[in-house]
Amino acid sequence: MWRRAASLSSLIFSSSQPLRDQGAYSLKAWKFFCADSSKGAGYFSKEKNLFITFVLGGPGSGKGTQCAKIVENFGYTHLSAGELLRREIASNSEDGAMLLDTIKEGKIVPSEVTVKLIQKEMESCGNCKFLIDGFPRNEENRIAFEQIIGAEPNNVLFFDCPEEEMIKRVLSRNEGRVDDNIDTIRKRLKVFAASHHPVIEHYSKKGKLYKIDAIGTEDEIFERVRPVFAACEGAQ
Ligand SMILES: Nc1ncnc2c1ncn2[C@@H]1O[C@H](COP(=O)(O)OP(=O)(O)OP(=O)(O)O)[C@@H](O)[C@H]1O
Ligand SMILES: O=c1ccn([C@@H]2O[C@H](COP(=O)(O)O)[C@@H](O)[C@H]2O)c(=O)[nH]1
Ligand SMILES: [Mg+2]
Repeated sequence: MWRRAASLSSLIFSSSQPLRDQGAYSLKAWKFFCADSSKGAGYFSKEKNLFITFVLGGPGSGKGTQCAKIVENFGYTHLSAGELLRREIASNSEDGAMLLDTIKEGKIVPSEVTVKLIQKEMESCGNCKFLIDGFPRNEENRIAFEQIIGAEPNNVLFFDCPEEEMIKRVLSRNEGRVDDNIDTIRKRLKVFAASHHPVIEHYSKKGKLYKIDAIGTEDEIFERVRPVFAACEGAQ
């Protein structure tokens, strides 16, 4: 599928330059780029050949770490919603102060803001295979994504990790994040506990959920993740 998409790009854009280097292109062109009516519904999104995996789990459960391994092994584009928000703050956008305040309090940013940032990245990166990390955090996020993007995830990974282990990992992360302190971690854990169940339940009922035991070494955990993506490659 990926090879086929790459050759389609040269039909749309008469240049040998990689698609991502050609700057922004229209939503219509991106949808065409990802379109492949030969694939049945259920495996790929119905109208587009997008392949979306939501990567969920509490703060410090290892989402970003495992996403890096999936990218390396399976060629996905990794979009961390939290990272997009942090970049937005760093760019001095007009929402910056509100976003910083929300993150410091461990609260959830309004859905429309986050979905628009994700949409912009999806449209401009030239890939059709996405890992969306740390989103959706609640039902409102989930519904907003499906409405604005017009697609559902194909798979959902959920990293299941005990709270004490998540706290330990976040406190030793040392990346200078404003929310990696014990007060904010407690708030983030509370928000996570109060909001993630309906999202997980929704995708579990749809048969899209892969619950991964997040205890073990990074490599051990990746060996639990690998079969989910290997099966998708096989189906392509
Ligand atoms: N299996 C593991 N065992 C021990 N430490 C780990 C493991 N996986 C990740 N870590 C470490 O734990 C910290 C948190 O991991 P990571 O950033 O991947 O979590 P996350 O789920 O993306 O967290 P957040 O939601 O806060 O962004 C990092 O310092 C990472 O190196
Ligand atoms: O969809 C999202 C993702 C993140 N946030 C806010 O950002 C921080 C950090 O997120 P990480 O996934 O841990 O990088 C999170 O606590 C939220 O405040 C959000 O609101 N919506
Ligand atoms: Mg992360």
